[in-house]
Amino acid sequence: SGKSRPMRILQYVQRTAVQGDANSVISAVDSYCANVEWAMNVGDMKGEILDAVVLDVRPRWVLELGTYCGYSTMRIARFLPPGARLVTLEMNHHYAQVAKQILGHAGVDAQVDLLVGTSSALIPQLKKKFDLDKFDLVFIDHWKTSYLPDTKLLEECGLLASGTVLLADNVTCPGAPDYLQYVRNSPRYKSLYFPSQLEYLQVEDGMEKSIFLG
Ligand SMILES: O=C(CSCCNC(=O)c1cc(-c2ccc(F)cc2)cc(O)c1O)c1ccc(O)c(O)c1
Ligand SMILES: [Mg+2]
Repeated sequence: SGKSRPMRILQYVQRTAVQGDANSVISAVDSYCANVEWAMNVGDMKGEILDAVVLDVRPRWVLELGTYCGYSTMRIARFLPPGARLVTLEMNHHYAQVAKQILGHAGVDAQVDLLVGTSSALIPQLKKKFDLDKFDLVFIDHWKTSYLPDTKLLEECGLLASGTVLLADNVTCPGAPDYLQYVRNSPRYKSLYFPSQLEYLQVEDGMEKSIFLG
């Protein structure tokens, strides 16, 4: 049942996870996707790397590119101090609709602004829309071919400042070779690779953490 994979994930969450408990929603998504059907959530292994970066940065403003079902959105939001905000961009209306409901079930929706549209159209509007100077953390997990152009767009829009941390998923699988080459060779970034595995599979993947130097 459930017309789409995101819908089936949502139904499983609604039936098994504790309302208002983000950790139980995260566990429910992981057990469904590990045991029933694979889905492109960052997953628990890479999710622990994401958690560690969020706790280290203690960001006031977070941008996420690629919401999907809201799994990484929840992982980030559950660790944000009151007053901090997470802006997440999703181009697929159906994914966004499901994510909204999953975030609501987890009780983290108050700190999240979920915008539907393409990142290239939305990024230039963010400074004005949220009256913000810069993002403290950017989690990049959308179209792999958009990682590099959108990073350059963030630079051009003045949304990165010295110390801003970029964390990119899937730099090994499916891979983002042009993005990696850029952040590893540009004098404007200090970059570090965190080896891991593709969500729910014994396949190599990893995340790249890149600090913008200004
Ligand atoms: O999918 C999109 C683009 S956003 C999702 C990007 N994320 C990925 O593609 C992504 C992919 C994989 C992965 C996939 C197959 C493998 F064999 C191995 C790995 C893993 C990840 O962790 C990812 O994040 C989209 C589809 C329809 C629309 O209508 C729309 O609007 C958008
Ligand atoms: Mg991913």
